[in-house]
Amino acid sequence: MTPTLPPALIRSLNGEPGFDEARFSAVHASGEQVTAVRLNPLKSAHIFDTAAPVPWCAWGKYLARRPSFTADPLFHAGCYYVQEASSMFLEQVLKQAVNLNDDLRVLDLCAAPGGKSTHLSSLLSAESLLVSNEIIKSRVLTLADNMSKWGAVNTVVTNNDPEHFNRLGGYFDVIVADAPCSGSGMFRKDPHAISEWSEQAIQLCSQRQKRILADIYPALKENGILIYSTCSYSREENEQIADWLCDNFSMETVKINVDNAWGISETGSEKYGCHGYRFYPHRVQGEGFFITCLRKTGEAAAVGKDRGKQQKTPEVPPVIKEWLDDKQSLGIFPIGDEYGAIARCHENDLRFLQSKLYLKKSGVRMGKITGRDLVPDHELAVSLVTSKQVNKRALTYEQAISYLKKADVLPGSDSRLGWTLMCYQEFALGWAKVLPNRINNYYPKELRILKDF
Ligand SMILES: C[S@@+](CC[C@H](N)C(=O)[O-])C[C@H]1O[C@@H](n2cnc3c(N)ncnc32)[C@H](O)[C@@H]1O
Repeated sequence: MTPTLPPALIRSLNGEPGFDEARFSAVHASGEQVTAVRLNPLKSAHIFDTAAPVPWCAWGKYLARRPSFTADPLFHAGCYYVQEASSMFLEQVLKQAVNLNDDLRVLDLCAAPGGKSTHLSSLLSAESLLVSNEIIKSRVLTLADNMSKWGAVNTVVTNNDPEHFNRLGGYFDVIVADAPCSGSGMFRKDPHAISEWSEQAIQLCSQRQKRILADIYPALKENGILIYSTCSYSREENEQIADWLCDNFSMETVKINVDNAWGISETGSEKYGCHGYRFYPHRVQGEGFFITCLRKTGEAAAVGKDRGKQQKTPEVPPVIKEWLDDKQSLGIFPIGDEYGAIARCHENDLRFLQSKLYLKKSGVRMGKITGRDLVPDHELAVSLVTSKQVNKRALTYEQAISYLKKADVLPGSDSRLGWTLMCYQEFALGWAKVLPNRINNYYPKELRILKDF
């Protein structure tokens, strides 16, 4: 059945630059679905080579049809992320608003499940630090898993309310706030969302967006960049939020250059002329999306006092270092009775963040010492810091799926004993322990494939 779009939404959009009621309605009625993925440059698998590129994203690809991602071991290895294409425009904003060669402190405030965070991770330098935050506890686990799979070591995942970040002072060079919204941009993908939409919901979302932004403003440095986005078409959640920011804080708009061929509609906010970028599904190959970029012109509070405080380096069992590829630039730190690794250049930041926030994941969790050995964590398997000396076993497609279902994997004649990375096309899926007559599968139970294909 053709979904009926809310007449109040259509009325509010008539006259907006780029909006065309007939084409907008037709694209929703068509039932057409756009599938896009973003490749992981840290794990460059030869996949989707012939797929059409997403024009505004170096790693974005449109797939002609939606495959079963669950049935693809490379998806589980973190070789790509399935992401709505319009959202990938974040890349253009970041590339134009900041110097990505600088060492940046970046916060992705509303980060789960991790679309923008995995993308930011691919764009930032190794010396930059990404803090991916999600307020909802049940969603932070998925975010942490997705960030682990992506493989970068320079990431911290937090589970905090936006107001907690004002404890840091003006710490961040960039804050991305992909705010919760009324979701009209997702009507084509999820027609059920239409029944949840109302003008009252827009008002509530707008109030919540203002609260979130007011809470996070102190954590931005002077001259820092705020990137605000929603998947809503409503001015109250988009351009009017930009005006509200300029009214209440010291902020100015940042213009982003856009190729006319991309079909993106540029808008201006009523009061301050803030530049906004709208994505309509009848003009772009993607869903509804809005993004704007502002610079903080006002002074920021000093960064909190604990920053950089040197503490006694904890004693680390020497066996741990044998598991790491880069012994020089990685520091090892305790996490309860386990150990983690993070770049040495981020050790002070980690201590600082630990003293202010609830950290769900920091760098790469390496595992736990039992007896004289390390029981390696799954995060270490899918990271890129594991020593090249670690045993590896190449799995066939059937073996890989069996491993990912946490079923038995049969020992091969070539198997060396001990902890082994189970790999598919060179990409690690997780750990197994090879014993003389069997292999113990250590793939995390909560991640295992439950589906039969
Ligand atoms: C649009 S989604 C984020 C999607 C994510 N950025 C991505 O690209 O995968 C908005 C997120 O904001 C979170 N959220 C909800 N209420 C919030 C609040 N009051 N403060 C901060 N985040 C909130 C939601 O749990 C949700 O994960």
